[in-house]
Amino acid sequence: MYFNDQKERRLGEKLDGPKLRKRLGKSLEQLKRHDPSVEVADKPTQILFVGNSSVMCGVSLEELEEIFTVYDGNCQFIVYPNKRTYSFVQFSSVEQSQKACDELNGYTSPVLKTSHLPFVIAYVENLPQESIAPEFRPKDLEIIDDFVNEETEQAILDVIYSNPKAQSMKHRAVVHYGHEFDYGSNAAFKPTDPIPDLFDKLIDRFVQEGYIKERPDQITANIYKPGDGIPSHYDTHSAFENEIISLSLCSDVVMDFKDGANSATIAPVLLKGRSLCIIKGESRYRWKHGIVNRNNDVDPRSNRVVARKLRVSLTFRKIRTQPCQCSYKEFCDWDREGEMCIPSTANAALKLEQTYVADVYENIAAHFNETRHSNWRAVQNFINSLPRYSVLYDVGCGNGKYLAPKDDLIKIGCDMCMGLCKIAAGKNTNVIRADALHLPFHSAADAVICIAVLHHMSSFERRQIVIREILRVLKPGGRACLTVWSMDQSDSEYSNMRKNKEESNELCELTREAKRLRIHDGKQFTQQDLFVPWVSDEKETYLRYYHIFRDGELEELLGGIDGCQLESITREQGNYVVIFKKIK
Ligand SMILES: O=C(O)CCC(=O)C(=O)O
Ligand SMILES: [Fe+2]
Ligand SMILES: [Zn+2]
Repeated sequence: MYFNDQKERRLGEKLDGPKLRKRLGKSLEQLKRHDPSVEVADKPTQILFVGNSSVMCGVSLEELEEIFTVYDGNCQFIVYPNKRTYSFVQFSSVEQSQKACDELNGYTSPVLKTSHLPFVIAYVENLPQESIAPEFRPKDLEIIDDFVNEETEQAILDVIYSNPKAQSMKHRAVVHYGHEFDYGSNAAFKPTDPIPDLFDKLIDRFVQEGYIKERPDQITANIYKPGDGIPSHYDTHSAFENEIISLSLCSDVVMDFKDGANSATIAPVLLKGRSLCIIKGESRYRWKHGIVNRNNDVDPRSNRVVARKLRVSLTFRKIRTQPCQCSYKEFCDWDREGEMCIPSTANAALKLEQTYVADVYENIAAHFNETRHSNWRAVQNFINSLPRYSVLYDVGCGNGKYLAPKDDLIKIGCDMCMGLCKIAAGKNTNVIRADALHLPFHSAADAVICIAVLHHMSSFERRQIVIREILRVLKPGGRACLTVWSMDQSDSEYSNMRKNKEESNELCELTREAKRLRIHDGKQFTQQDLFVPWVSDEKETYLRYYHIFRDGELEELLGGIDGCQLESITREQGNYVVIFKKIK
């Protein structure tokens, strides 16, 4: 429909008479359908309904501002990200709205870069009722609107601006009080300007009103120009106590909270000017927070576009002096005797796999089963190549997807997960509950498959034991087919998703210590040992330990084992498929 219009209209042209009335009529019909609460006025009012002015018509908020602020520098815009073809502009006086209406009604402004449609304008009595959708928030996050009044807001701003030390960072300007956080080392503090009296009074209120127990001793003022943001980050556990309070001033802004266990889960939260945001518990220890660099936000509750103005925030934190004892240890940078690190002892490796492999599979077995149907091409080819009546062991058979099909092979599987054994046995297969390091078989196999198992072994020694066990149960001359996850995901169907732009310059990020096991965020692998989240049907997140293989690593592993002859290593969908033979 817009194509015809584009041909008809020329920029700077003004439509009037019956044509304009007809267009306006159509636009007002849409208004009636989508926003029946809005009443069209029969005489001039301060609020203009502006048809053909939405994002859907290719008109940006910036263009609207350029066109309408000529009549009133303080006019307010109500615009929508989609679904509407119109916007609303509210003026300070009827005179101003009348002048804008007279000059712009039916006019195709040359300011418009994409749209060539004339604005069709009507006076309305009221703005649409905000349909407030419930906002999804991370657990333990608290927002208190109108925590300070406008007078206090101004007084706080005066204090901040009186500080000559506003050091300029790439985007934001930052001023510290009490102690200075050293972004370079991520954890060191040095004393700096004392906390001003006015801020101390705010802290009194935080304590009195029960938002915090202990007084913060470190305050950061962030000054954001419209368009500025702050990268998604954790406020480091080891650096600060639990409660973190952010007081927003001047502009509204949307802060995005990202689930640390599943970065695809984002909760946008509107922080209004003069509101308090208390980040504690799960919302502080498990979720990252950040503000995207952009000029306007979409209010997650009303779906309206909110233009950003200059925003000032005060973040109140207490410096931690004792070890962090949060229950979110996967996200905690405090070293707890190496529990979340690459294991350095045999016992630690066993414990890690028990918690982050065995227990997890018991919990997710049913859901895991629902997602495991298709077979790897290379594995299927390997099975198809076996002579009739060959004995095939499936080490870590999971839900039994390779055991179930009836063929001329004698197949026995094992898995250490009871839930998966039950599911596999339910498919009329032979299954034994056993782990890959202690195979319950004699050396009777013509072939072994071991699919997506070895990457759950958390030490080189344990990976070697699995290979030795496979060789032990093979007849001389028998062959094994084994798959593991590969660092290189370029041939994976998810490769585009995984290559998402790296989050720029993550701030106060968990320690970058190489030994630390971090949570895979679905992007490219940046370390070999990590946790991969599994989100269950009930939206519970479980972390599974993985060792991701780099190029050449399987050759090294197999090369060090007597009686093992490497036949081939191929790649399939981000995995290595290796075939080897027992030669003695
Ligand atoms: O501006 C804000 O509200 C948050 C600032 C922040 O997250 C920080 O300084 O760590
Ligand atoms: Fe923060
Ligand atoms: Zn912690």
